[in-house]
Amino acid sequence: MDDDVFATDGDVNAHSEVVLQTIKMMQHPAYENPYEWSTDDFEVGRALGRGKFGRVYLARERETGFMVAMKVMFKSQLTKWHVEKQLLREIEIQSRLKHPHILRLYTWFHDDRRIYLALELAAQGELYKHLKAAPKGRFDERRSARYISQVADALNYCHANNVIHRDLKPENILLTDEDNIKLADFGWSAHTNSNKRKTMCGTLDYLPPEMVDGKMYDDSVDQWCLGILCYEFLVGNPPFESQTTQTTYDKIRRLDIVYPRHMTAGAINLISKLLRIPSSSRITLRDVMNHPWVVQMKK
Ligand SMILES: Nc1ncnc2c1ncn2[C@@H]1O[C@H](COP(=O)(O)OP(=O)(O)OP(=O)(O)O)[C@@H](O)[C@H]1O
Repeated sequence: MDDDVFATDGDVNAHSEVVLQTIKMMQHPAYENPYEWSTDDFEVGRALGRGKFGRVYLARERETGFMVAMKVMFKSQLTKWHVEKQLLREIEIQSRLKHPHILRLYTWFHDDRRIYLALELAAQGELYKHLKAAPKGRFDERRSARYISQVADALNYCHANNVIHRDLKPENILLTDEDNIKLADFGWSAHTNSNKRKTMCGTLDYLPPEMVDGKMYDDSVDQWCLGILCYEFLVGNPPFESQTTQTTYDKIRRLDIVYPRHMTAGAINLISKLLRIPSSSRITLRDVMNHPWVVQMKK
């Protein structure tokens, strides 16, 4: 007898819940129709966290019971810090990116004083917190490779849609209850268009050499950051971290990197193929997903 034909009770329950949820969602007036969302549509619960410009709350859509993370920002704060345009760009970019490893922005609305973003829920929060809490402050190879593969997949999708993330780091990655990655924070991301860009942004430890030197750069900056991320997962801190900005910059330019003894040849091989100068010699995101170390670790 084929076991797969007979689902367990748990499977049946889970399946009927999904069906019910889908029916509820299809019956919602917003389904495939223009709809003016407002705070009245949501029941707001506990705070999930606090950002630079506001707070994030657990929220439940009243009609369907669908859970979201509601990010609430004060317009006065956004104006004070001159980030209105940056936020609008973030909204525009994040609402059109639809990928299993990119945090969805379902909808947004505003009232006199606030802007509300209804975001996909990633209940385990920032990956950074999990990295710090892991034994020795680092992830094992299996976990690292799985996350790196998911981030590479998300970035590959971004690049195919002419978006560079530019600010990859464990603080900008969220985790779901199923232990899956959701790439978030598109505040610094940019449309690639045809021109290479020259804006300096991102976190110091993750800055690619071409950005340190204020040179033109392209979407391969994200591959560099993926290399730094992989190192940080496996070691617990980024490779060029130093006491002063100048020392960090010098180390980045010289590719002055130390691989601790516990690292395996496969991991070092992948990282060294991502942390390359010139940027055109960096391994592609597809090749990251197919890299022997990643494939072997995911088995
Ligand atoms: N979609 C989400 N699901 C679950 N928790 C979230 C979600 N988004 C944010 N959080 C939690 O709320 C905290 C604040 O998020 P927020 O994006 O506002 O902060 P931030 O990283 O400082 O971003 P920004 O730089 O845009 O202010 C996060 O650290 C995280 O713990």
